[in-house]
Amino acid sequence: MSYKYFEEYDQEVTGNLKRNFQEIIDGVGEDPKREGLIKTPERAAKAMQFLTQGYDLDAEKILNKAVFKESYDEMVVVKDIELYSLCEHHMLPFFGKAHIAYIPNGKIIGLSKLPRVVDVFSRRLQVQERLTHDILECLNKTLEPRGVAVVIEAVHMCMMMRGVQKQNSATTTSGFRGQFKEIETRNEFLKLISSDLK
Ligand SMILES: Nc1nc2c(ncn2[C@@H]2O[C@H](COP(=O)(O)OP(=O)(O)OP(=O)(O)O)[C@@H](O)[C@H]2O)c(=O)[nH]1
Ligand SMILES: [Zn+2]
Repeated sequence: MSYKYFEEYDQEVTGNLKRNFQEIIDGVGEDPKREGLIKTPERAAKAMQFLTQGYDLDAEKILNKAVFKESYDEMVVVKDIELYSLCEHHMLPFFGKAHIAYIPNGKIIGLSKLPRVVDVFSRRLQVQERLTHDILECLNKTLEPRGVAVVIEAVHMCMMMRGVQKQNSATTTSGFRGQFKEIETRNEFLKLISSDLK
């Protein structure tokens, strides 16, 4: 994923967001002209573009750059991929880990592309269920594997800082395609992601 740098921000989008953040600062009763807040609308405008940059990225294109023909047909697991997203209901962060596995069917993928796909879909306004589904379907379509599995464990700031204010609840979502529908294969994956091996 090409991470956004200062000069890459679209000026028009930055300008629009900046005006809106000025209003938010005003709306919460603060003084947008206070020294510490003068540059805040612009910083927040850029931060928001960074956090939603997934809209500008094409996951299939990223994956297709590193698909290799290979006869390996055992399970490949990449676990503990950290993710940061924004819930679409409150635009507050939810974050945690994704675990991905697939069983190749003549094609393998460059390992780094799995975390990149997680970023493409998490850097948007999301719900955890759709994020899980987006990653699963994208890998299924691009790799045409014998099976693919995605598990996401995350905590939601909208349930911690506000609302029900529950600090210790985590949400797990999962999706399975192909051979991972079989209980034995699924259990092997779940066992591998729960091991402490780093
Ligand atoms: N299923 C799902 N729900 C989410 C996710 N992120 C946030 N939510 C929920 O979205 C719901 C929005 O409910 P509303 O009743 O419209 O909003 P609210 O009044 O702010 O709700 P509370 O959070 O209960 O105070 C809440 O239950 C949130 O916990 C997510 O990724 N998946
Ligand atoms: Zn929320």
